[in-house]
Amino acid sequence: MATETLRIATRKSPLAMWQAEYVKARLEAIHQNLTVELIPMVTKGDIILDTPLAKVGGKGLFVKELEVAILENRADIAVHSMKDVPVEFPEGLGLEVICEREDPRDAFVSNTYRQIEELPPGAIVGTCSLRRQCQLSEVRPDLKIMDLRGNVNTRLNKLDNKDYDAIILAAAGLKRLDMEYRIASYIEPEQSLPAVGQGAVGIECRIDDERVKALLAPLNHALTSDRVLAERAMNLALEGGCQVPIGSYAIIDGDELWLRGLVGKPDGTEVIRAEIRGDRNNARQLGLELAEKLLAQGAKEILAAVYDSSDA
Ligand SMILES: NCc1[nH]cc(CCC(=O)O)c1CC(=O)O
Repeated sequence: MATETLRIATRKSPLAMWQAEYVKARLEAIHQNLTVELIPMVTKGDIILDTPLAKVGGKGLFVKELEVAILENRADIAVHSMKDVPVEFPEGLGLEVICEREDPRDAFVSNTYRQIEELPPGAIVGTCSLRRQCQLSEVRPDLKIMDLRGNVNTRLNKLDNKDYDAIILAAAGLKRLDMEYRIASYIEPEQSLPAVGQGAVGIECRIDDERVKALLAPLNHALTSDRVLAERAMNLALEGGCQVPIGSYAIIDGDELWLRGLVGKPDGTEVIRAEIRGDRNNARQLGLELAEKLLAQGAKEILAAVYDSSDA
């Protein structure tokens, strides 16, 4: 039988390469005649490293080049951390598959302290996420939150150089890169509600590409898909397209989906929380309804203020 090929557009960061290799390995294991080729690319987000993300235009920066490659038929699919995928897609592209979720939690990483509670007053914590900053500052307004950019290794190097007392990273990224041992403690969702889609890998392709969609279909994980669908619907309704202090986290028990949402001021002085439970088959609807609850509590005003101050 003739061999078939499929091309993956990917960023070159170690985490992006891990994710692309993971999808390649799974596809090749399922489809005996398939050869998967990686096409590594540099995105704007990889180049602009010295400016806070919120100021350079947010997460879309990391995916645009990959999407253009698919649209121009230089690649068939792009593999993304769901956390970094904008809520809307360019015409002709869509998210076809979401793979099984890794650990969605944030992780506390430090060479000195075991957990947030141990940090001395005024300690310096590195994160570029307004969502992490908000939730950390809410309980520990004394902490000095400093911006921290770059890929996972760069961030760890900055910690090791003693630029920070601790940093917060996604547990999933550290686990994937075999650096779980760097995690001092896990931060439970009650303390740091994860970002939309955190820990899940998604696959984007041309929506009319039936050949590729059939190849990808076995990788879809229904539970993860419903969870992320609810989280993304909430985010979409809040127009949280860019780098924003929004958390959204769904879990499923039987047929019930439990979605928690959070919107807050980056400095933690005001944090709005809401939650909703319902049939997992209504995942999207639950997300939209939760957004309404948050908006009714003043989420719009908080988000508008964040966008204004970041000139986004
Ligand atoms: N913003 C970068 C990014 N995008 C996805 C992950 C981690 C892996 C994941 O959430 O799937 C990370 C690193 C981090 O936040 O520590």
